[in-house]
Amino acid sequence: MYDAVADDYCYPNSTVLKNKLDLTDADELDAFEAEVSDARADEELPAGDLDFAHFKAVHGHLFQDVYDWAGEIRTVRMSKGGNPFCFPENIENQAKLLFGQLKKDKFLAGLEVKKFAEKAAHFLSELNVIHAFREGNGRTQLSFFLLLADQAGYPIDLEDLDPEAFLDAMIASFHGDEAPLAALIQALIEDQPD
Ligand SMILES: Nc1ncnc2c1ncn2[C@@H]1O[C@H](COP(=O)(O)OP(=O)(O)OP(=O)(O)O)[C@@H](O)[C@H]1O
Repeated sequence: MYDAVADDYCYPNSTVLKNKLDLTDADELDAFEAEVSDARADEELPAGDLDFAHFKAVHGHLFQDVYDWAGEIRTVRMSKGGNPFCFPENIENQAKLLFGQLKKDKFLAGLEVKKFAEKAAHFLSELNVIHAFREGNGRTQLSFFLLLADQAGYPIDLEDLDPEAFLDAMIASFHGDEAPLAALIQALIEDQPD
C-alpha cells in the first residue's frame, strides 16, 4: 500500500485502482492482479534491448489484463513507508540516465559474480527510486532483472529468493546501503544448481 491515497487512478472516494474488471474491493483486486500477473510472468516476456522502452514493455505485458495504463509511466507523486520516489516529471530523464549507464556498462556482461551483484544491486536500487509506474514496480523490477541477469550469463531462479529479506534489502538500498542487496544477489547466483 502506498502512502499516496486517493488520486485519479482510483475510483471516487476510494484507494482502489480503477481496473479493467471494475473490481472495487481492494482484496478482490489484489487477488486478481496477483493471479494474472503471475500467469503473465510465466509466459515469454517481450523481447527488447534492455532499455527503458523494454522495461515499460515488460510492465505492459505483466499488467495488460488489469490496467489500461499498463506499460505507461505514472503521472502522480508517490512514496512508500515515508520514502518519496522520483517526481513524475523527472521519470523519463532519470530513466534515460540509468538505462544509458546500463548500456555503457555493457548490460553487466563479462563481470565476475561479485562485481555483477554490486552493479545489479545499484541498478535495481536506482530503478526502485525512479518507481516508474503507479503500481506493479516490484514485479516489473524483478522480471526485468531476470532478463538482465540471464543475458549477462547469470540465470537466476526466483524460487530461491526470500521475499522478506529482499524487501528489507530494497528499503536499505533506498537509504543508500546497497550491500545487503548485492549480497542477496550474489548468494542467489552462487546457490543456483549447476
Ligand atoms: N518503504 C519502501 N521504501 C522504498 N522502496 C520500497 C519500500 N517498500 C517497498 N519498496 C519497493 O517497492 C516495490 C513495490 O512496488 P509496487 O507496490 O509498485 O510493486 P508491486 O509489484 O505492485 O508490489 P510487490 O513488489 O510488493 O509485489 C518493492 O518490491 C520494493 O522494491
